[in-house]
Amino acid sequence: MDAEMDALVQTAPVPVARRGPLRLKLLVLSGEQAGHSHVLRPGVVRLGTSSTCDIVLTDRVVSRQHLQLEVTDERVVATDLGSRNGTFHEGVRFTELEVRPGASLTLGTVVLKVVPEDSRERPLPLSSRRSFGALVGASVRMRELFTVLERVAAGGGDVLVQGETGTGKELCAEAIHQESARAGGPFIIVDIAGIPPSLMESELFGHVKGAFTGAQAERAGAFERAQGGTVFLDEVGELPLELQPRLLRALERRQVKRVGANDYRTVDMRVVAATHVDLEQAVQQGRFRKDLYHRLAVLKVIPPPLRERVEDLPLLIDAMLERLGRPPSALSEQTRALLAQYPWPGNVRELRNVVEQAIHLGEDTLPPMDAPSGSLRSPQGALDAELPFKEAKERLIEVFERDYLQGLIARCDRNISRAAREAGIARVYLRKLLTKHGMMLVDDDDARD
Ligand SMILES: Nc1ncnc2c1ncn2[C@@H]1O[C@H](COP(=O)(O)OP(=O)(O)OP(=O)(O)O)[C@@H](O)[C@H]1O
Repeated sequence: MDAEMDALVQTAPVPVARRGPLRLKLLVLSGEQAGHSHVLRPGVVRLGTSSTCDIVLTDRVVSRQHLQLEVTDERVVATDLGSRNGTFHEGVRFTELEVRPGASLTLGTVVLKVVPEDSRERPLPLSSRRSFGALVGASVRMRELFTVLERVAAGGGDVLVQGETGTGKELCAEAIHQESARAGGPFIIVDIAGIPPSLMESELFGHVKGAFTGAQAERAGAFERAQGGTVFLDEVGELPLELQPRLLRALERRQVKRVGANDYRTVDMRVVAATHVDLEQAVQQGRFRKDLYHRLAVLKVIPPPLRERVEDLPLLIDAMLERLGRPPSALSEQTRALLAQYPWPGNVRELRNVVEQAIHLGEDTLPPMDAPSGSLRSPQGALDAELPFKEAKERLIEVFERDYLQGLIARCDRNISRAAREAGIARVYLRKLLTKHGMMLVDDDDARD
């Protein structure tokens, strides 16, 4: 894989866990300095348009002294220096925040990403789109995805889309097809998990008349039917081991043989495969061929889970309402606030179901979503038994704090005094916790207390 494509596949979040001194760098993803990167040395690093800053950003929306990063071996703390347009993390304006590897910070319209210094990730310019095909999103994670999709679609190679259920893998595949030179050709969907094993080979490769009982006529398989277009292999991890060499041959030589036939036929098609399981793990467990995995994973696209881009919720909800022929006001602010704190294990599909239920049956039919539910982002989910005890404990507490605070501030209508009373903690301690998690909204307490 060349360096360009190597950079393309690095869209997964960087794990929080770390050992040894923290060494990070800052990638500039948008704005006039897009493409630059800066290593963060221990000490104080100032960012702004002033020439006295350590990192000078020339965009008009950035203040002269905009943001300060306090870098130590253990952590990086970002402090907004009273900038005019503010600094944001995951769509929330903050004054002070501990910055984790993988985090994106937005200064006005400039997006910066913090990654480990040894990361091979290079600044990937952010797409300016707010949608790609039927995919909707304006978060940094989605704009990164759109950049990858734009390049991948134009490139013409086979693609692996790997992501959790409901994150839009099929929409990615469709968009890749629609934005490619093959858009005029067919888009053939094969749901591998839904085909009985006995019919799988014929479904993919076709059969000749009389090849098996019931094969009354000759039939072209999915690869042949996709001639000039794209085949979408959904849940490719479910492909039986004995058929995997045949898929590999189709990918490598563009040749398929119908069941019962003697000769191979050459096909002109592109394959986009999707999986919600970790195929690398399937390889280790002997359920998926290593050579096939490597062939498929040359170009990998990773749609992010919804919980990592909650700032897209309003946009997604409005797009869903529009499709239902309803205005944005069809869903109350109160319900929107509740939806914003839910971690969405079923991702956008689950969101769509909830929005449809609210519209068709009424918002009062929605299940309670205000408590940090054990099934959603459970402590077990945050538990990494391979971490040192102290780090594992800290991580668990962080997840709990974040979930608890999200529920609390929504329940108390963002009124800090009320929230402190309900939680039974001092206002000043609550403020500190909110700041730590980047939830402090500027002036929200004084205006409402
Ligand atoms: N970014 C998005 N913008 C708008 N709608 C989306 C987005 N992502 C997913 N959806 C919607 O969510 C639903 C599920 O999408 P899709 O079938 O593409 O997900 P998937 O990852 O292929 O799911 P699965 O793994 O279950 O097959 C669809 O209704 C789709 O329209």
